[in-house]
Amino acid sequence: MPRISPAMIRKVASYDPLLGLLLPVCRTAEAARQELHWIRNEGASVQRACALRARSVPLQYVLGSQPFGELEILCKRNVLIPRWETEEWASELAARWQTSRVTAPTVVDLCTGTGCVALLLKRALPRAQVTAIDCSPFAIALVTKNLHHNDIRDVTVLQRDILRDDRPAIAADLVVCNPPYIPRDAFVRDVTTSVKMYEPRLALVADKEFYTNLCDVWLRHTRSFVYEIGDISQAHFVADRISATTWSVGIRRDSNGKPRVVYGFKTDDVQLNKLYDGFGYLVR
Ligand SMILES: C[S@@+](CC[C@H](N)C(=O)[O-])C[C@H]1O[C@@H](n2cnc3c(N)ncnc32)[C@H](O)[C@@H]1O
Repeated sequence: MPRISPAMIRKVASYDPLLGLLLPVCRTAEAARQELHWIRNEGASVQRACALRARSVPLQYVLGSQPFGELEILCKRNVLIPRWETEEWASELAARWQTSRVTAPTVVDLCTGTGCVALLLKRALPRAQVTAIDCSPFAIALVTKNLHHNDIRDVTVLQRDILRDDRPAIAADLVVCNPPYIPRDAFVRDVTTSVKMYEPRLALVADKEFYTNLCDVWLRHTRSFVYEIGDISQAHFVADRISATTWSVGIRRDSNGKPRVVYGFKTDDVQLNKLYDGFGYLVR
């Protein structure tokens, strides 16, 4: 990452002082110009927005939203901002279920956060019965706002700690989850200051407990699952832990070539074999 000199800041600030504020956080003049353009387009208080950005507050918290597929997802502090990697697999998954014969699947979105994945699936599959679950009261409040904001109805929203809740799991055709998955040491070492300062640690840091919970709890109640991962070892952990005779397990990479999802379906289910064909590559 090139260092930003005071001379460079003075140079861009001579075109527009707000660019000088944005440059250190955006890192390049081009990115600073792009952000200033977005901030002006949103009609926000431009001075205030640029001052917040200069303090590394994420743009989505400053502007209050983030596009996710065709949805506009409201974003607030204490709830994780949806990422493009999640949007990518969720959109592909929605398109596959749309063309499948299962027109009204039961879907459970664990660790729903803003509700972005649950809402995207509900928009694509209006007859689906969708349940969105999170333990954070901030997330639960925001999912409800996002449902109204996107004019989507009939999504059940539940506040539950899925690692501790001993009520029966919900039977589903599909369980999706983007769990916290950054190990503590990697969080300290690799995560950007902006994320550390402003996004909730509850949404980010965990070891393998959510993948264990998938194998030990949710697998007994679903025909298929799609879980985001941050590392290929998490996919192998799941593949090694579940029955090779009952389940087919695959890994999907994102557009940057990084392993991004571990997914699985009942091997003897003809419909699901077709639905997940080519979603990723099977490892078992
Ligand atoms: C990585 S975020 C994912 C948010 C959203 N699904 C997305 O893709 O943007 C993980 C979410 O898991 C929630 N969470 C953490 N621990 C949980 C638990 N034990 N039970 C339920 N939800 C939990 C956090 O509150 C956070 O909203």
